[in-house]
Amino acid sequence: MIIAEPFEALFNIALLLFLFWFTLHIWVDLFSDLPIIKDVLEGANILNSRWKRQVELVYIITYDILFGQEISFVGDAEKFLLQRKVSLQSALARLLVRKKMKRIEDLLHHYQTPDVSKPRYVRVNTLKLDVDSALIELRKQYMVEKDDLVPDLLKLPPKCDLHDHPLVMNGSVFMQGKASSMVAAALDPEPGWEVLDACAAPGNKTVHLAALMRGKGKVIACELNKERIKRLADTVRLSGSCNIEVFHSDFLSLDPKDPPYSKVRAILLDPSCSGSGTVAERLDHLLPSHAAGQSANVDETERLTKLASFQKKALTHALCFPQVERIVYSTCSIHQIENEDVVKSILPLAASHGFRLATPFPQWHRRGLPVLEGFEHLLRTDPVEDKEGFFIALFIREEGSVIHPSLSPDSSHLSLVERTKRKNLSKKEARIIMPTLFGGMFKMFLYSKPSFRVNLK
Ligand SMILES: C[S@@+](CC[C@H](N)C(=O)[O-])C[C@H]1O[C@@H](n2cnc3c(N)ncnc32)[C@H](O)[C@@H]1O
Repeated sequence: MIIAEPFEALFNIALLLFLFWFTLHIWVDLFSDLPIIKDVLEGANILNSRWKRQVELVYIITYDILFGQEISFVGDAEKFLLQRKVSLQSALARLLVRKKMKRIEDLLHHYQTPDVSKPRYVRVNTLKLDVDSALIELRKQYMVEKDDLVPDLLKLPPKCDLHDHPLVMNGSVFMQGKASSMVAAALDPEPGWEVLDACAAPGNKTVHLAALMRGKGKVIACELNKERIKRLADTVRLSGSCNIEVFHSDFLSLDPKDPPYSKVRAILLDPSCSGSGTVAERLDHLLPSHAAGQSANVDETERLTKLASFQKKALTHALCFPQVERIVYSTCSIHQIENEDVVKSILPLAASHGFRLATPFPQWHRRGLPVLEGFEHLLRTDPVEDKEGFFIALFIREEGSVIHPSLSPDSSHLSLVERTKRKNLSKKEARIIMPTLFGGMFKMFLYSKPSFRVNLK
C-alpha cells in the first residue's frame, strides 16, 4: 500500500494532464474553425429558436459531425443535427467554393494590377538604339539594370508601366519577358545567314533575330493565321528591320528544298502551345469550368495531345531543311507532353540527320525534366520562381553532317496528297536525270504551295 500510493497519485496526475490536453486540443480546433461553423449553420439555415438558445452545444456537435470523430452519444441535439447532416455538408461545400472564388478573385486582382512581384523587362532593339543610350534614357525615370544572362535585356522594377513610353512607341525597345528573349539568343544566328522563324506572329522573336544578325542576311517569318499576319507586319515595321520577309503560309507545307528555304541555316520554332506557363492560363485553370471535374480534364488532355502532335510534326519538318545547322524549339508551356516528350520523340530522327542537343545558357540552373537522355541540355523556367514557365531545346548539327538525298525526310506528317506527290516525284526522278532545267521546273511546279509573300509597305 505504502508503495502503491505514490503510483496512484502519479497516475491521477497523468490522467488529469491528459484530459486537460485533450479538452484543450478540441477547443483549440473548435475555436479556430468557429467562424466556419457559424457560417455553415447560417448557410444551412436549420436552427429553430430552441437550438438557437443552445448554440454552444450546437457548435460542438456540428464540429464533430463535419470534422470530428464518430458521434458516440446521441441525445436530442445530436439527433437533430445528424438528421440534417446533408444540409450541413452542402452548406460547407458552398462556403468552400465561395472562399475559393474569393481566392481566385484576389489572385486575379493581384496579377492584373501593375503592382506585381514580376520584374518588367525590355529588350533593346539594337537596330535602332544601343544599350547604353537606352539605359541613360530609361534611368531618367526608372531604376534600370542590365540582365545578368540575356544580352541587350534590361530589367526594371515590377511597378513600371512602359506601354506609352516613347522608346516603346518608336520601337527602340520591345517589352519582352526574359524567357521569351532567351529563345533567339539561344539560337544565336550569325549575321549574313538565312534564318527561318517558322511560327512567327506577333513577331517578337522575329525582330530579335534581325537585331542579333545586325540587319545582315535574311529572316523569313512564316505565319499561318491571316489575322495575326497584320500584327507580325506591324512589329516588323516598328523594328525598322529591312531584312525580314513575311510569308503567309503553313510551315508544314514549305518545301525545304525550294528556294528561298533551301539556304536556311537556322530555324526558330516557337509553335502554338497550351500557354500553361503564362499567368493568365494558370489562373484560368483555377476557375470553376476547369475545376468542374472529369469532362474538363478530358478536354484538356485531348487539347494537349493535339498540340503535341502538331509540335512533333513541326519539329520533324524543321529537321529536313538541307542547310540548317541550328534549330531552337520553344514553348510557354509547363507540360512535359509539349516539351520533353516532343524532344524525346524526335531525337532518333534528329541524330540520323546529324543533330545533337546543345546547352543553351549553361549557367542557367533550371534544366529539363529527367525523362530522356540529355535532359540536362534542356532549359526550363519555373512559373512561380521565375514568374513564367518556358521551355527551350537547342539542336545543333555536327560539323560536316549534311542531309544525304537518300535520307528522305520522315513524311509521316504530310497529307496524303503531299505524300502521293512525293512518291510520284521519286518515280519520275528515276526516269528523268535530275537536276535538269526541265526537271527543276517540273519539281517546282509539283511542290508549289499557296505561300504568299506579304508586302510590308
Ligand atoms: C506561340 S505563337 C509564336 C509567338 C512568336 N514566336 C513571338 O515570339 O512573337 C505561335 C504562332 O504560330 C502560328 N502557327 C500555328 N500553326 C502554324 C503553322 N502550321 N504554320 C505557321 N504558323 C503557325 C500561330 O498562328 C501563332 O501565331
